[in-house]
This record gives sequence, structure tokens and C-alpha cells, in this order.
Amino acid sequence: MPFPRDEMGEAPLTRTPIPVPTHFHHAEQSFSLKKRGRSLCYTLPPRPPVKSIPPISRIFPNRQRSWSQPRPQSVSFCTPLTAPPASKLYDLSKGETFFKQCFQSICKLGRGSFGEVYKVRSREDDCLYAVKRSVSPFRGESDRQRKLQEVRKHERVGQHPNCVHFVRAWEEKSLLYLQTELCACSLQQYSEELPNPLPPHQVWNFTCDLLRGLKHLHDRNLLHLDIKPANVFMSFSGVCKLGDFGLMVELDGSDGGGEAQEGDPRYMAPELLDGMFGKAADVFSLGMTLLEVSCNMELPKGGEGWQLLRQGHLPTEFTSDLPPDFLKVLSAMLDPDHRRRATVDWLLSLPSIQRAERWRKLTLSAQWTLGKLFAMCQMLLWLLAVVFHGFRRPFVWTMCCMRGADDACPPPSSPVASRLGDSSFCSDWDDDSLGDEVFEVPPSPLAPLRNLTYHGPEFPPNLRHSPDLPRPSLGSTSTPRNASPDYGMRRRSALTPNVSRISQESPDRVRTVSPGSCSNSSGFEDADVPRSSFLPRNLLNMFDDVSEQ
Ligand SMILES: Nc1ncnc2c1ncn2[C@@H]1O[C@H](COP(=O)(O)OP(=O)(O)OP(=O)(O)O)[C@@H](O)[C@H]1O
Ligand SMILES: [Mg+2]
Ligand SMILES: [Mg+2]
Repeated sequence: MPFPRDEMGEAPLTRTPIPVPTHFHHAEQSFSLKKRGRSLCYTLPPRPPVKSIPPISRIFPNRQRSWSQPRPQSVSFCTPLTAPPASKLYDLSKGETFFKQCFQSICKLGRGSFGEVYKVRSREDDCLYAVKRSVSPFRGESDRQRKLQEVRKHERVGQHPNCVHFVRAWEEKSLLYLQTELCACSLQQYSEELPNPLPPHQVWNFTCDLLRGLKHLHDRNLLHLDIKPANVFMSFSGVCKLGDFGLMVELDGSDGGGEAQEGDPRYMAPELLDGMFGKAADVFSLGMTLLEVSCNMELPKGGEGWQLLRQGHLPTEFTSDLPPDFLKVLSAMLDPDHRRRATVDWLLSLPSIQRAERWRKLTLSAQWTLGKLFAMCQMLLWLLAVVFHGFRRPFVWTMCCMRGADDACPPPSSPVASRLGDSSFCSDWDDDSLGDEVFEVPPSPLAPLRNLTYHGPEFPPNLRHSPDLPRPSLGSTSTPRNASPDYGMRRRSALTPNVSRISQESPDRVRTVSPGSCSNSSGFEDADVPRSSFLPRNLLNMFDDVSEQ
């Protein structure tokens, strides 16, 4: 039936704005901002249900299962020789696992449906790595083969700066271990830590990195099929890398994509529901990943919101702040029709992406150069400081000798310390402190700081460092062991060279100090100072000093 026309000769419906279907409004309301501080279990995908438990044979209780390797065995599809993983440290007779013998586990980085990932330090090269260990033991030979496929996939990926670098894999006691480069965090963790959505320049940077990583895969006919923020990793220099190749499919492999599994539904391309696996599916998942982190949006797992996103409808209340260039890139990546969807090569040829890539390369090389320069400056400064202090020592000795002093002469700059050095007060300095303090060699940045906080009473004026004080007899420092701890410690910064020099000349004496504590009197927290003891020789020296005055 024809619509009644109005005075303009048009059907009334054509002049009114196109009505938005009610379900769109409902769906838009269903999009929400990402929730912060979610517990780990919320962010993790559910573990696959255990379908069976390993059969326990009562008839042959000790039967060795072919797929259960009690000894560590290297897993590689490039060199399919079954051999123990190469390590000089591993000793089979110790009975401990290869992992325990060769790695120091530092902390758990995360957990996925396949494995738990640990931050480890290799005892062989002392470098940090990530080791993923399967959460459950192999349930049989087919389960083992299925899990080992992740190793083959990693090996197929090879090396690329935007793909997580694989080191090696091994199996032991029905568990698979994968050693990879360590990354700072996943993109999911990174974006959840931020109070706001990622700033546009970072979104461009990450887009370039991930497109380069994806190009590397697609050029090798590999489909990732599980791209999501939890499977994108960030290196310590801020470079994004694709990781977790557990669901990867080789298009030219024997299965030809027949074994492909869908990944997380939130990032899944719509054509996967029809069983059509192609490179376009990865582009869609990458688009969803970028949409999530750039808009700080909680992606729906299903329902109307899920459908709308797969019909090319981007929620404007989230995307309105995005730069138009980036919105164009996103729309091209999220095209509902996989045949019309942008390819990685097309995206990389876009002027906006090329501009972002040029900027990215520039900033990365500047960052690299600055890092190197900074490291070199640090090294140079440290070397200069060491050389300076190395020369200072003979110089101080020469100065002492020129003054015609005794062997144990102190440097001229700290008379009070030397005065007390020859007195009979005790010293609390141990050998370590002597080594460092004598010539004040600058500590390495990693050296622990000594905590020498003074809590005691104020010094009497006559014990303070003062130019008026008479220079004591240098010869009286013949018993440096008894240098005053009180004074030496309190005035440590000012008088260190003197006291420590004295002490250094007789380090063996320092070691023989009785450990009686005089911390109460000195007030230093870490002072474990022997009680003062006036030896006859010191008393005589003091009388000498007084008589000289
Ligand atoms: N190389 C790495 N460096 C730092 N953290 C990592 C690394 N590899 C994994 N992780 C952390 O461990 C988590 C789980 O790792 P991964 O995704 O590889 O496990 P999975 O069991 O295969 O997960 P999925 O369920 O996605 O298949 C990651 O989300 C990340 O937080
Ligand atoms: Mg994962
Ligand atoms: Mg995985």
C-alpha cells in the first residue's frame, strides 16, 4: 500500500531522520567502560574442563607410559632428536627437575588456560626469561602431541622484533615447559593500570608495532587466531609484541586450517562462526584489541552489543574522541565482510600509518641512542671516579711523607680525627667499611647504603672539627685500633679519610677488636662498638700532645 504524501510530495518517513531501532539503544547502553582493579581470576579465561583422569592400572602399576617422560627431554620440531635439554648445570643424579636446577623462579607472571608463566633467572647466563609450564600433565599421547604443537608454532614464527622471541622448550614428568623472552607486561595489564584510555600517540605506536608483527605472520601464511590484549606483550623498551601462539594455524600446513579453534569470543571475527578462517580474522581481532585499549571499553562477550560490533556499528559515545584517521583505520579493520576487510599490507600503506611508523622509528632509535649514551656516561663517570681515587691515595701518602711525619701520618685535613685516632677510644669499623671508606671510592649504584644515623647527644665543642685545634702528634696514631668510635662515627662524613686511613694501615688489628658494644654512647644504629680502653702507650702519647701544646 503506497504511503500518503505530504504537501512536499514526499512520503513523511523520508524526511524524518532515520530511526535508530530500539534494540540499538539497548545495546549501546550495554557497552561499558572497563572496570579497574579486577581480580586475576576475572581476567583469566576459564580453564578447559578435565574430561578424564589418567587411568591407574592396578594390574601393571609400574608400567611406564610412553608419553610420560620422567627425564627432561628437549622438544623441538626443527631438530627432532630426543635428547635432554642442553645445560652444563643439569645433573640427573640430583633428582631435581631441570627447571629447578637451571632456573631460579622469581615470581608468577600470569596464568592462562594452557599454562602458568613464571619470571625466572637462568643460572646459566644469569639473564631473565619467562617460562610457561603447562597447568596439567599430559593426559595421553594425543594430548601431549597437541600441547607440543605450541613449540612447533613458535619455531615456525621465527624471530621478529614484534613477536615474542622463543628460546627453547622441554618436557619433563608429563609437563611442557616453554622458555621465551621476558616482557614487561601484557597490553591488558598495561592498559588496566592506566586511569584513562591510552593516549593517541601510544595507540598509533602500538598499531604500527602490531601490524608489523602480524605482517610477519601473514607473510609466512600463519594465522594467530587469538589476538587480544592478554596475548600482546610489551617489551621493557615499550615495544608491542604478539605472543601466545597456542591457537596459531598454518595455512599451508598439513591441516590447512582444519584444526583451527576460535579464540576469545570478545575479539572473534564474525566469519569464524561459519568456519571461515583467514587472515582477515586476525585483522578483525587486532581491530577489536585496538578499540578496547584506545576507548577503555569493556567488549561484550555476546548479546546485542556483540552483534552490533560485528555489523560495523562502532559505539560513538566511546569512539567520538578518537582521531578521525585512527577511526578510519579501525572501521577498515572491523568491516563485517571479511572479503572487504582491510589487509595488513593495505593498512601499512595508509599515509596515516606510514606517518606514525616514521615517527615510531625515529623515537625508538632516539630512545635507543639516548639509552646507550646514558649507559656510557655512567660508565665513564664511574671509571673517572675510580681513577681519581686511585691517584688520591699515593698523593695523600706523599703529602704525609713530605711533612716528615711518621708512617702512620694522617692527611692534614682532619686533625680532630687523628687526635681521636690516637686516643684510646674504640672503633666499630669492620674490614668492609674500611675498604670502602678509606679513599671513598664511589659505591656502585647497586651497593647497599650503610645506615649510619646518629641519635646521640651533641658533641662537646672541643671535640668538633675545628681549624683552631692543635695538630696532634702523628706518631701517636700507632694504635689505630683504638681510634675513637664515638667521634669517628659521628663525624664520619667529615673525618672519614683520617680515621679510616689510620685503620687501613693496620687492618689486621681491626679484625681483632673485641665486639663489646658502645652503641649507647655513640648513638649509631649500626654501631657495634667495643668499649674504649686506654692503653699505656696511648696515654703516653696524649701526655706528649699536651706537653707539646
Ligand atoms: N613472555 C612473557 N613475559 C611476561 N609475561 C608473560 C609472558 N608470557 C606470558 N605472560 C603472562 O602470562 C599470562 C598467560 O600467558 P599465555 O597467554 O602465554 O598463557 P596461555 O595459557 O597460553 O593463555 P591463553 O589462555 O590465552 O591461551 C599472560 O597474559 C601474561 O600476563
Ligand atoms: Mg594467552
Ligand atoms: Mg595460549
